[in-house]
Amino acid sequence: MALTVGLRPLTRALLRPWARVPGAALGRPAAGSGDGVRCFGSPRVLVEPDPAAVGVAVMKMRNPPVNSLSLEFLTELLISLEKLENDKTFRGIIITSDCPGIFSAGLDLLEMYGRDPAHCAEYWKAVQELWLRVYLSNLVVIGAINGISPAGGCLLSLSCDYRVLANNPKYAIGLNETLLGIIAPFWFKDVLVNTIGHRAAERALQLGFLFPPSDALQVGIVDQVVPEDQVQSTARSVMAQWLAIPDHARQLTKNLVRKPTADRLLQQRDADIQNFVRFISRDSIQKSLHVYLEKLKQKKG
Ligand SMILES: CC/C=C\C/C=C\C/C=C\CC/C=C/CC(=O)SCCNC(=O)CCNC(=O)[C@H](O)C(C)(C)COP(=O)(O)OP(=O)(O)OC[C@H]1O[C@@H](n2cnc3c(N)ncnc32)[C@H](O)[C@@H]1OP(=O)(O)O
Repeated sequence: MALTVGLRPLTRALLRPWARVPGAALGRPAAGSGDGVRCFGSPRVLVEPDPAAVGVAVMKMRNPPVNSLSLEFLTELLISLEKLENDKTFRGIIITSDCPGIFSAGLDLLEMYGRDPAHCAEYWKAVQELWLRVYLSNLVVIGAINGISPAGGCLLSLSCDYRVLANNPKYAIGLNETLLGIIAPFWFKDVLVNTIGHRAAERALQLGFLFPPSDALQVGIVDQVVPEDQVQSTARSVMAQWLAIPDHARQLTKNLVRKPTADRLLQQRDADIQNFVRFISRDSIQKSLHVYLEKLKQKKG
C-alpha cells in the first residue's frame, strides 16, 4: 500500500524533483547577493565566503551538541546549499563543523524512534534530498572533517568530492549502522562501494567499522589525514587545485561518474521511503534503537 507522504509547508517548499544538469541555467536569484557580503545565516548553518579564496564558501554545521541531522537541521542545510548552488559567484564549498570534536553524529535517532509513519516518511525524504543535493552538486564540495562522523555523518563526508580528516584517533569515520541493529540503505552502501571498493565495503558495512584516521586513509574512505590545526588550510589548498579545472568540464565529468549511482535512488524514491518506514516501524527495530539510545545515556554515567 502506498504511503501518503504529508510534508510540512517549509519542507514541501524546499523539496523539489531532481533534474539538475551540469551547466544548465540555475534557478532563482541568491539571497544576499548584491550587498557585497554574502552570508547565508541560519540558526544551525553558518555560511561565509572564504576571505582568502574568491568563489569559495565555508559552511559550518552548528547543531550542538553533536550535529545530529534532525529534520530542522537538514532543512536548513538544504536551504543554504540551494542558495549557494544558485549563486553564480560561488564555485566551491568547504563543509566543516562548528561543534568541537564532532563532524556529525549522523541521522537524528529521535527522528526515527517513537515517531509515526508520516513523520518518518517526511524525515526520510529530507535525508534523500540532502544526499542528492550534496552528491550531485555542481560546486566543488570539500569535506574538512574535524570530528567523528559515524553513519549519516560519514555519508555526508563520502558525498563530498574530497575529504580531509583531522588526525585525532577519536575522529572515527564509517557506516556503523549494524552496531545500532539497523542497516545502511542501498544508496549509502553504493557510495561506500564506489569509494573503497566492494570487498572492503562488504566487511566495513557488516561489521559496522568506524575507522580511526590512519585506517581511514589506508582503506581510502578519506583522501588525506592532516594535523588538526591544518584541516582548514589543507581544504583550501585542495579547493584551489579543483577550481583550476574549468567548471563545465569538471561538472560534466562529475555527473558522468555520479549520475548512475544517484539514478538508482531517483528511480525509486517513493519505494525507498516506503521501505524505510516499514523497516524503522518494526517493533524489533524500535527496540534496537531504544537499547542504543539507552547506551548513549548510560555512557554519561
Ligand atoms: C529490509 C530492509 C529494507 C529497507 C531498509 C531501508 C532503510 C534502512 C533503514 C534505516 C537506516 C537508518 C540510517 C541511519 C543512519 C544514521 O546516521 S543512524 C545514527 C548513527 N549515529 C551514531 O551511532 C552516533 C551516536 N552518538 C555517539 O556515538 C556519540 O554521541 C558521539 C561519539 C557522536 C559523541 O559523543 P559525546 O561527545 O560523548 O556526546 P554524547 O554521547 O553524550 O551525546 C550528547 C547528546 O547527543 C545525543 N546524541 C548523540 N548522537 C545522536 C544521534 N545520532 N541522534 C540523536 N541524538 C544523539 C546523545 O544521546 C546525548 O543526548 P543527551 O544529552 O543525553 O540528551
